[in-house]
Amino acid sequence: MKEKNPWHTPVTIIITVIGVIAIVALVTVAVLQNRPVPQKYKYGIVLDAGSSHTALYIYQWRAEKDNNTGRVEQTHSCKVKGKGISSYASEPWRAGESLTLCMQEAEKRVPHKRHHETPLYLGATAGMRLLNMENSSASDRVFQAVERALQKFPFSYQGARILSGQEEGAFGWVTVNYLDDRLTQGLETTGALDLGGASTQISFVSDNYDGSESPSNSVTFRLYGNDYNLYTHSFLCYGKDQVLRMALAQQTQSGPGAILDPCFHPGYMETKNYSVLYDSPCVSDRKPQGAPSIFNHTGNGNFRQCQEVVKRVFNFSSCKYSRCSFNGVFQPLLQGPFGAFSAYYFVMNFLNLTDTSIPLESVMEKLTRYCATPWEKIKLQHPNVKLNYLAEYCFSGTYILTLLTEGYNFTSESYSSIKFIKKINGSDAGWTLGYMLNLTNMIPAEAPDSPPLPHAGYVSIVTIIAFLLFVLVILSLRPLWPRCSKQPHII
Ligand SMILES: Nc1nc2c(ncn2[C@@H]2O[C@H](COP(=O)(O)OP(=O)(O)OP(=O)(O)O)[C@@H](O)[C@H]2O)c(=O)[nH]1
Ligand SMILES: [Ca+2]
Repeated sequence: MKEKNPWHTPVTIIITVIGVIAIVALVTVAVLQNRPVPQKYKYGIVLDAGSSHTALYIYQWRAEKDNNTGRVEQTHSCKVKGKGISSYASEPWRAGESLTLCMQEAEKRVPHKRHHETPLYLGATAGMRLLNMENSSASDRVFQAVERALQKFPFSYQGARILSGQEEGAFGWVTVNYLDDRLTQGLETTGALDLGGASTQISFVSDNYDGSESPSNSVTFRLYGNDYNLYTHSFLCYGKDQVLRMALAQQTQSGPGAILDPCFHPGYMETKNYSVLYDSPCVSDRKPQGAPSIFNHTGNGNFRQCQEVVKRVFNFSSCKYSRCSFNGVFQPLLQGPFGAFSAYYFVMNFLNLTDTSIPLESVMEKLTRYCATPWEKIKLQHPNVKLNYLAEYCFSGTYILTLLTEGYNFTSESYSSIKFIKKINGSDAGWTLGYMLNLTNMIPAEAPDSPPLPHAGYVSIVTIIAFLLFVLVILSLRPLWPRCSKQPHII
């Protein structure tokens, strides 16, 4: 009689089928659930409406990261043609219109499918702060025009507003330290120095400063599980364009009609308009009565004298705190490395002075020689540089060195801890990234839990478990296997 093959019993078949289905299901679910989504990005747009011009920045980050905690990077920037939005006070619609080209570019750069979910922010700084002080309804009209223009685009418009000086300083600091990856690691932070056209900011963490001496200069953050006590101050009117106005205004006091200016090259001569010079709340109170409408602005290129002129725009006479920078503003002891960006970089880069290992004395000697170079020679040496920028580098370089050493109290030694930077890891240094990270809650207060197992590791573990299960099923079926059909050899 033929022996019955137990392999074919219904119980065995059912066990085998269930085992195989379970293994296949386990592997499939594991692989599908934890699979990385194909490279999809989310986007955010920030418009930096500065006093001198507006710039648009597009940021992107991986969409699959939990709570948007993925690394954010700048993918594109667009410089708006023309001046800052505050200069359109008398024809506000042009402020809105000026943004169109950059916004159209953003429409092309951000994938169509993401347009509606892409937040769009506009932050205005010192130019609009000044306009708002001078004429708040004109500032409102500029914002209305800008808002109308931005709402025409398909992005998720989140509003336009003036940042406080404190926000501007603090978000610049966040950007620099985020891009340097200092926050997640809890490393020593970098201070931030931002020089704009109408204001300048200094922000740094100081260990012996708890914020109590001057609370308005204090910002506290909890980021990735670390607490930061930040000192920050924004000096309105101490951006380089407004300081130039203040320096000129001061020099006109000594006699209207002509200025012989040590901050401009020998041979430089321009006829300028008093009403343009005094058209700013930073200088309007100094306008001489009955002055002629124009003046001759002539250069004589002398760094030391220029430094004396620049020093006079600072007030060092009173300080009600334990220590001050200038104008009676509290400043704790400088601490740590610093990143200096925007006009600090434009100017020092042009002057070939970004290398801060060069002793400060040599930097000043170089600037002395540069300022003394005749204007005609400077123009020949830099035929492609815009003349209005070119004319001002001697003044701007002198202002930067004076602000750092006399204003903020950098010494020959601490000067070498400053790095003049434009970008960090591909993204521009400035307040915009920090602003967006804050508004989109992309920097958690607490450090994320230990990072989840990477996809490859997860798949490997599931595969090993599945394989072991499979072996177990096979082994459990072993007693039911058919006996070996081979008969023992009989010799
Ligand atoms: N040399 C040079 N100067 C520049 C350049 N771009 C801007 N500037 C000048 O540098 C100064 C600072 O520029 P920004 O940092 O853009 O200033 P802003 O943001 O408009 O001004 P705030 O509102 O005060 O921050 C202004 O005087 C600008 O005219 C550049 O590419 N080269
Ligand atoms: Ca700025």
